[in-house]
Amino acid sequence: MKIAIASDHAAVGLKAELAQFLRDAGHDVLDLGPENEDRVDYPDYGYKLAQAVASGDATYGVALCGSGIGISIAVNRHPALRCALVGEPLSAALAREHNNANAIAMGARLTGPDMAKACLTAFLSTEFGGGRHAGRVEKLTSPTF
Ligand SMILES: O=C(CO)[C@H](O)[C@H](O)[C@H](O)COP(=O)(O)O
Repeated sequence: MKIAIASDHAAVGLKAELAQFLRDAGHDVLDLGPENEDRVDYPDYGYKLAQAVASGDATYGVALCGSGIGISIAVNRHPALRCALVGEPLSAALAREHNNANAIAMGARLTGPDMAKACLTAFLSTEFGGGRHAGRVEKLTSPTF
């Protein structure tokens, strides 16, 4: 599977570790940066990640920042993206099963590498449940305010 990954400066180390974890599991990783810990703005990388998934360049996106909050908000600005901010595997699995999430966000200052890997594994190994969830997810693609 092709998986895009992006972060801000606060999560460059976790990004590298998760990218290697994904490669070791046989995935094709599209690393959208940044390459070092120089301070950057999470929206720039969140938007790149969203575009990669929305365009079909990647099946799923992994978005990382200090808390995961800022970059998840940025990714979710794209109407085609459903990015779930998680800190434990059950939420990661439910994001796929109920919400058909196509991106996962985590916070490197809050979630350690082993927990982040467990979340990623749960996310990637869970299928969308469809059924009663399908109409709800459809409503997310065409909001009525
Ligand atoms: O967006 C965030 C908070 O919601 C992330 O945690 C960022 O990584 C954080 O704001 C970056 O903070 P810094 O003090 O500039 O490193």
